[in-house]
Amino acid sequence: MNKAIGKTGPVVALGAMSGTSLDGVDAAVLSTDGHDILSFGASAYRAYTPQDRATIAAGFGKWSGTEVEAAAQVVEAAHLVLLSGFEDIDLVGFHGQTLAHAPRLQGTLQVGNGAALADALGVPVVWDFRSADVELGGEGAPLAPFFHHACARWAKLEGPVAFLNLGGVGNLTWVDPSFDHPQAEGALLAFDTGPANAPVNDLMQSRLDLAFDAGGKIAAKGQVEQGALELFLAEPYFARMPPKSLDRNDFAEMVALVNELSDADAAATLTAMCAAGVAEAMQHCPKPPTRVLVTGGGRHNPVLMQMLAVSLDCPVTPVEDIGLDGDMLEAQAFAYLAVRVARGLPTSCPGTTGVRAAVGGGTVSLP
Ligand SMILES: Nc1ncnc2c1ncn2[C@@H]1O[C@H](COP(=O)(O)OP(=O)(O)OP(=O)(O)O)[C@@H](O)[C@H]1O
Ligand SMILES: CC(=O)N[C@H]1[C@@H]2OC[C@@H](O2)[C@@H](O)[C@@H]1O[C@H](C)C(=O)O
Repeated sequence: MNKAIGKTGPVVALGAMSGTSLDGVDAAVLSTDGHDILSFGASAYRAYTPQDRATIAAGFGKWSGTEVEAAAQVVEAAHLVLLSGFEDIDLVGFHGQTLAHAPRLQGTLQVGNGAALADALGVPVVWDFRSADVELGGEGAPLAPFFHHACARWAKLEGPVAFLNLGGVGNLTWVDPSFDHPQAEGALLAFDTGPANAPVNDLMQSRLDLAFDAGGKIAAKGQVEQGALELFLAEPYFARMPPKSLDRNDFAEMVALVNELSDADAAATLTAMCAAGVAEAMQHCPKPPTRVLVTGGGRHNPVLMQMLAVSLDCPVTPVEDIGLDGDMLEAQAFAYLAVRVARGLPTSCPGTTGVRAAVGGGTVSLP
């Protein structure tokens, strides 16, 4: 039997994440016993080609059919190439690509077949992390919070802190690291803050044929259109009590508010919407966090980071400040969560997804 499954002691796990911003696949190794992070290992990235991106994007918002199958094939092929490059791995955590997410209606769909990946790699693969949580009444997202709790303890942080992931969608985890276990009541509160980079990426793609606003250079030249920002903030999502989660394109109508603006003003306004969603999120934290640690691609955007610094009441810094790698944190999260699933430990709880009781999501496929 594989040493990761149902046992104790350290395991070397490889996690892979392909996020909503559609830039590519991240993969990263860590060693954990399912509770503590023991060490971080190698990581790698494989960008999607423009053709890959178009094929996956055609599947967004769909639950079945040829577009979904085509997207799944692209996702599987990209993962196989990337993950084959790693050696001496005990277990793989494979998130897959979210195409659609409506937890109270149809459910949540991450494509890519983990069982086929296990056969191809010759290593057990944990996948379909979100369905069990949704079936038990949870949002199925975000799932990184249990890992954020482990990170806060690994970095020996004191006092409540918040991790803010700025990918395609934004998500915030409020953590009290004084609790030994993430599922303890009061240890975690997590939810999606609103759209993050996805609207700016879509704007750049449709108007300028660019994948994203590198360095926030286009937004930096624009003015924020306050009327659009106010309409955005009037959306009921922001006042709703967490836990709560979003699909990538849930705010599409709001994003259309910038259609008439110049490229620079539209980029500035969409960037401001991301920061404003985060500022709104602060009202839901049980206590103000002592600091906000930013992970995900948005931390590379100085315009966005400056907007956050101005609108939040505590220091806002990239996770690199505490020794973490903000480009790989989500891939590492799914390595960590895979070990927890293989060991029968929970991966979400009422504070992180609104699930009725702590639950370990995920299917384990042996090769
Ligand atoms: N240098 C940069 N300047 C501005 N924006 C950047 C830069 N680098 C990355 N980004 C933004 O970050 C995005 C990638 O972020 P990330 O990899 O965290 O997203 P993801 O993992 O796909 O999404 P999610 O967390 O929603 O699943 C890019 O698409 C881009 O919008
Ligand atoms: C359904 C889904 O894939 N949600 C993603 C998405 O991207 C960011 C945000 O929305 C978050 O809720 C989640 O990803 C991170 C990795 C999570 O589960 O923690």
